[in-house]
Amino acid sequence: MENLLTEQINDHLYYIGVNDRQTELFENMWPLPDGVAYNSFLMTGEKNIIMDLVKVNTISTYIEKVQEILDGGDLDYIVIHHVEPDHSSGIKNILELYPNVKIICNKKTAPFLKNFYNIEDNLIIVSEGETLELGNRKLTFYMTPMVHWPESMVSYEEETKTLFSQDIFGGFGTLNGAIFDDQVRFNDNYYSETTRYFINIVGKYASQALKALNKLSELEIKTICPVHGAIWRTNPEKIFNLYTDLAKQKVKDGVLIIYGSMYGNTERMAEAVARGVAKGGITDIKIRDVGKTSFSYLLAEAWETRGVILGSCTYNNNIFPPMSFLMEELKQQKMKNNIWGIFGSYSWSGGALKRLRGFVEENKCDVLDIQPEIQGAADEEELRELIKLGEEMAKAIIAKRELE
Ligand SMILES: Cc1cc2nc3c(=O)[nH]c(=O)nc-3n(C[C@H](O)[C@H](O)[C@H](O)COP(=O)(O)O)c2cc1C
Repeated sequence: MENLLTEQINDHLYYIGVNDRQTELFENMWPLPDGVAYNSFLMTGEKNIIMDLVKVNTISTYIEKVQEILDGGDLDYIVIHHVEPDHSSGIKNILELYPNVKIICNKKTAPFLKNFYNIEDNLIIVSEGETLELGNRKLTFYMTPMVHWPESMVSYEEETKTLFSQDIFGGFGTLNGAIFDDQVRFNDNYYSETTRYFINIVGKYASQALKALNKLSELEIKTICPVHGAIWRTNPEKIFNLYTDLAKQKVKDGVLIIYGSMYGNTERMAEAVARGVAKGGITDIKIRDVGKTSFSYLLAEAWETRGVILGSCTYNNNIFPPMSFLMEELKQQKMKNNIWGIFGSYSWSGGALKRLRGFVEENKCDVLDIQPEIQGAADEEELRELIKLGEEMAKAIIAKRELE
């Protein structure tokens, strides 16, 4: 058989994943400038086994790939490592073609299959550490709860030391012809889309992710097959270490200033703060407009940057609405390694700084004492205060670096 649509991974494993370049927002929220791949794998032998499916919008492309490998044969098993619809919503179409297929999942998955797809028959329930013999292939299952759904699990094939890791080790970005880590320029083309994927999708569950990574570190892994992003057959340690650093929220010594401004006064304040940061000796400084930059990128940058300064104008006795939304999302991230700064602007009653103070207090943030609140356009004295905020941030970052 010639693989025209699919890719061979080893003598009994095939890549049958698909690219999605049409969906603009992952989970209808997170931008996909480079699209996304829904990876799926077909293991052949005495039994034919599929590892995870794809989103229903790509199902016709997917079925062609399944049929290329099965070549008229039957499908015996589908492993559902995680029910999120980007890996399962094509299941009805597959069951129509292969009605006798058995579905391997865990006990938390079963009610989800019933809820989403009214599927309750032909299930094989596996539990932590269990090994299933599927014809001449063997798979062992490990639970990875809340990375990032409650029923998430992975499976491991001892014979080839292959880990089917579901969303763990995944990233945004389609696979453009090349699917393996040694065929792509990961650092140039996938690194930032992988970190953004982790931070946006898995970051909220970083402590559970660390537990899962600790568990998986006990396995000897030669190949990692995640459900998004490249297949790691040459340097699986690279993605393992990257995910571990991300789960620990390793930060770099820079400052991210995010401002909310309608008519430019608060933006001018952000510029003054940045000048203070630069004067204080920090070279990595970014200024972002909360109204223009997707929160997806802002969360990713905040996760990786030691100093985060939020500044906002007041809007209808409250904070500028895009900043309010960002604060809600930042709260979910439960970030522990940042130093925070805040400043606010207003014209009559105020409100923005009060909300920012509420945010840093509620989230027990390590926040700088200097918190300027400025009416209208900043005058000279107020500009000095803003520069001082930047300088204090730089000082705090340098002090932290010296402690570590
Ligand atoms: C639609 C709108 C609503 C506002 N609501 C308030 C408010 O409730 N309380 C207040 O003190 N200032 C309010 N302001 C004033 C702004 O917060 C203030 O002018 C601030 O300096 C604007 O900063 P900017 O130039 O960065 O947009 C409002 C301004 C606009 C345009």
